[in-house]
Order: sequence, then structure tokens, then C-alpha cells
Amino acid sequence: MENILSVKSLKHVFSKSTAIDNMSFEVQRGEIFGFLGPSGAGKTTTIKILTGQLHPTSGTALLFDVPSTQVNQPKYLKKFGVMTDNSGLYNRLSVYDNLHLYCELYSVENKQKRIDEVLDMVNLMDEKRKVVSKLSKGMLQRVTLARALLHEPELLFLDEPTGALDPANSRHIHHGLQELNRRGTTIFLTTHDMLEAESLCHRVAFLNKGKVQLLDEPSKLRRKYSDDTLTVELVTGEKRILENGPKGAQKLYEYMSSGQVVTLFSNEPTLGDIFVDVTGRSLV
Ligand SMILES: Nc1ncnc2c1ncn2[C@@H]1O[C@H](COP(=O)(O)OP(=O)(O)OP(=O)(O)O)[C@@H](O)[C@H]1O
Repeated sequence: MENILSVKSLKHVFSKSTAIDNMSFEVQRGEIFGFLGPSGAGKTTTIKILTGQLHPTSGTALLFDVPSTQVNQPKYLKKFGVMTDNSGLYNRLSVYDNLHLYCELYSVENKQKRIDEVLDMVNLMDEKRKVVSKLSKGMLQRVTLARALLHEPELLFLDEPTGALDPANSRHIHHGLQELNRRGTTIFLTTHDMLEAESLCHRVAFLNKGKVQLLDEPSKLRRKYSDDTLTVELVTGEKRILENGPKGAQKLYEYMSSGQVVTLFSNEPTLGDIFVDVTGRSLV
């Protein structure tokens, strides 16, 4: 599998505090990669380094085999998109005019068609002619996302893409991102929303105090940290924990053959549980 992004021994120090500490990981072309960590873990600093907005103190990050310190050159800018909370939108212009300006900057073809496509994807068609200064925080976040998508980048960086959104809009954006990914865009997203990570990401990295502490597929992590038990809820309202083995199977057979089982579920931990287990910290 080809790596689109490769980070080696990356470190960043702000005056005296270390924000990124000896970080190494790779992102494969075509995946949705989740970068999970609590506030202050170093997520935004990492995105800033990867997109050339900040130079690391030491170590390297390569995007498309190019050092991150050089990706701000025009020939590379078209290959990736970034959505962070510093929106950089023109407040006095409409949503459409902002996106149109960006299309010109990035030489996007069929501008009107493309603008409509991205507005549909972020559920903002009705706000197309609205002035940006009159948008809500969630709408602003969606315009910023639309702008990052306009030029159909190969690699998309999203810093908490649904942080300010209600559940319906989050779902809409998730579907849009999955569709974009199916069409070939690699997505690197930061979040502290575990459910978002579980539903969207092919692999997740747990970030704590500037270090990557764990990296794998969500389902593999859940299995690895599972205690291998099942819970059975009985008609009496009681819950019984059963081991995954002959004794558990015998018990389950007894409960089921006498019609006592209401529901049965696995006791796999959530990504949030695993994060607490590994780092001793909660994600929020
Ligand atoms: N410009 C800066 N100057 C000094 N310290 C900074 C600066 N930017 C970030 N930091 C520090 O670096 C560390 C990592 O911050 P960063 O913004 O990368 O975290 P984060 O994981 O994105 O947090 P959040 O989820 O709250 O956005 C924090 O301790 C933060 O205080």
C-alpha cells in the first residue's frame, strides 16, 4: 500500500513546552485516518506542520514524498485541502462569492457546477446567497469544509470537521466524506468524538501529550482490549456475563432454550474506554 503521508521522529517545541514529541506514523493512500486526542494533545499543531504552516523543531513529514516545509509551493497546494477553524473567509461576501474566489485561485473547472456539488454535500444550498457574516458557527464550519473540497484534493486535512454541528448535519457531512473517500480522496481528520472516529475511520491513532500511543483499525483495537465476554439480558431484567467458551455456551443454551433471553451483546470496549485504559486520560 502506498503511503501518501509519512511522519518520522517529528518534534515541535513552543518556547519551552513540547507540543509534538518524537511522533512517527504513516497514512496510506485511500484511507480515512483518525487522529484522536483530548484538548492540548497536539492535533492542530500536527496539522499545521503537515500542511506547511509551521516548521517542525526536528524530524520530517513527507506528503506525496515532498517535505512538509515545501508543500506551500503552488504546484503542491492543489493536491491537498485543509479545513481548520481559522476560516479565512471574506465576511462581507456571500457564500457563493467566497467559493467562486477560491475556485479562481485554484483554477477549478466548471465552477458553478462544482460549487453546487460541494454546497449540496455540506447541506448549504439554501444559504448560497447569504453573506458570510450572517452565518451561524455551524454554517461557517460547513462553508470552510466546502471550500476545502472545491478543488477535489488528493489529501484532505480536517481539524474537528463536525465540532460545531448538530447530529443531523454531522451525519450529512459523514456521508459526504465517505462518498469523497470512495471517489479517491485520502482523509486525515482530528476529533475527540469517538463515535465519529468509529463510524468513519479505517485506522485511528491515539494522541496523548504530543505522542502517538496506539495506532490500528478500530475493530482490531476493540477486539484486542476486549475481555472476551458477552452480556445476556434475561426476561427477568437480570444481566448475566458469560465467558466466550464451553461454559458460557452451555449457559447461553440453557437461557435460550427456556426462552429467557431478551438481548445479547458483546462487551467490547469503545474507543473512548480504550483511550482511558491506555493513557489514563479521558478524551474530553
Ligand atoms: N502558538 C502557540 N504557542 C505556544 N503554545 C502553543 C501554541 N499553539 C499550541 N500550543 C500548545 O501546544 C500544545 C498542543 O496544542 P494543539 O492546539 O496542537 O492541541 P489540540 O490537540 O489541537 O487541542 P484542541 O483539541 O483543544 O484544539 C498545547 O499545550 C498548547 O497550549
